Amino acid sequence: MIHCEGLVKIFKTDEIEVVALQGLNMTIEQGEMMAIIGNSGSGKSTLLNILGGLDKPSAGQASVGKWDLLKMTKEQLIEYKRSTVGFIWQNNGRNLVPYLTALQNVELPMLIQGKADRAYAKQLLSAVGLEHRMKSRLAQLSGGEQQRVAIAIALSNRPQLVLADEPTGSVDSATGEQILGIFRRLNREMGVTIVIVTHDLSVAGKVDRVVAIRDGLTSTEWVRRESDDEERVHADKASLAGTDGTVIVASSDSAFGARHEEYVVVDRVGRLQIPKAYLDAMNVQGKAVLEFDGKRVSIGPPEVASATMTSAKSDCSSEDGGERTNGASGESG
Ligand SMILES: Nc1ncnc2c1ncn2[C@@H]1O[C@H](COP(=O)(O)OP(=O)(O)OP(=O)(O)O)[C@@H](O)[C@H]1O
Repeated sequence: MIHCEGLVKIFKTDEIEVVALQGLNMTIEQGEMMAIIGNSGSGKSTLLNILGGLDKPSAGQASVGKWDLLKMTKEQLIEYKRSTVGFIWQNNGRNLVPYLTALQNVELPMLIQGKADRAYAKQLLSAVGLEHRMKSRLAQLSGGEQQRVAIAIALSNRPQLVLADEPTGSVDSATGEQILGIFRRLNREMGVTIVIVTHDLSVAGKVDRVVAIRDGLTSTEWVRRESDDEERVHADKASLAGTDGTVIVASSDSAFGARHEEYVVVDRVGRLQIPKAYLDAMNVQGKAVLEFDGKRVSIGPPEVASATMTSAKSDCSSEDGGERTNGASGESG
């Protein structure tokens, strides 16, 4: 459903240029519920804003369903935002009108689009467990209840895609669980594709797939692995391997426990990101030595004394030739 390739976003201010996305590749299948994680400033919100049609990419490719996000006209963009996508922010203030009731808030975007549908608005509020608070003004609702109204609003245009930026960021953990439960139900029962940007690793543990973004590029993926869901995980692996030029090469214990398998993302031309902690542990700076034994690739610091490095001595004479202490390796295929 979502396909990004070589996606670049550059923010230019008076004197500074920030490259927020540096050629990002990502494919998200229709009906997936997935999370994007990453450090502050890694480009998560930039990506979400581009997918939501709130910001334009500088270069590359980005499409959602039939929509090409780089080539859309103004009219198409309005139509895209009305018909395809729903947005949920951590900050409810952007979604809600405080002096209207919960029901009026959900009806408002329908009215703006000339598609008033009170029955559907009530159905949505029931779906998020607020049937008893429909007539309450927003100011009378708790933060978690307001967030659930925001979810109902995001669904009011019957979107195929819901984008949620830190949806559990300002609620307690019990309410967070409840919100994720609602997402899961909407995803399973209505087939809505859900993309959640989060810092919260407990959110990440409850989705089908987690993609980590580092420095504006996808770096690592975790795909849900459940014993009763083994076949689907294998199908996911197959589709991931072919969809966006991404090849999955490494598997190890998951950061989210036994429920997800971890992969490093390798792009079409063979680039991958090695975690900084590994590079530090290996004392690799700028250059490394790769070895391939027919099945696995090993990487380590340049060894000036080795035959390999002697033949390329002029290239690396200024490199620190520390001893190889460790190696990142991945199984091919
Ligand atoms: N409008 C803007 N103008 C200039 N720079 C921007 C703008 N928006 C984002 N950036 C920069 O782009 C980079 C990526 O920002 P982004 O908000 O996407 O990160 P993030 O991963 O969502 O961070 P956080 O988790 O803190 O929200 C950062 O360096 C940020 O300072």
